[in-house]
Amino acid sequence: MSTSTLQQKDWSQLKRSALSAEHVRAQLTALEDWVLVGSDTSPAISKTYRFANFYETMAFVNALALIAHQQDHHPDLEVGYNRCKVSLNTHDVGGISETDIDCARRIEALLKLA
Ligand SMILES: C[C@H](O)[C@H](O)[C@H]1CNC2=NC(N)=NC(=O)C2=N1
Repeated sequence: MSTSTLQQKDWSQLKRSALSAEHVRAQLTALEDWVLVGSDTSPAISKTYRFANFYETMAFVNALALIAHQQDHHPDLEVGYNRCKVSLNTHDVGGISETDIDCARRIEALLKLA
């Protein structure tokens, strides 16, 4: 697959590696309320964002969709009326990679622009 104006990354041909839990925790200290969840064999990083209402929640989900497409990295989302739980991991490495940390940073930056 080739990249486009909107898609800036393509992981299909690139090799990534899993980060240690220790490394992930160190990175998360700079990412407010992001936590390491799951098990050793199926970890993820996760944060629950809270909003005033459904419209704001969906605006966040739509903005996040652009990051996911640009970065070719797609979080699992649990969406409610005024909340969205975002979880990230990297399937090819069976764990957390730099891509997950990078996407978490981009999601945080998105809200700081407002
Ligand atoms: C090749 C393809 O783009 C990859 O499988 C991407 C797609 N989106 C993805 N999203 C997430 N969250 N993890 C991945 O490992 C992943 N891989």
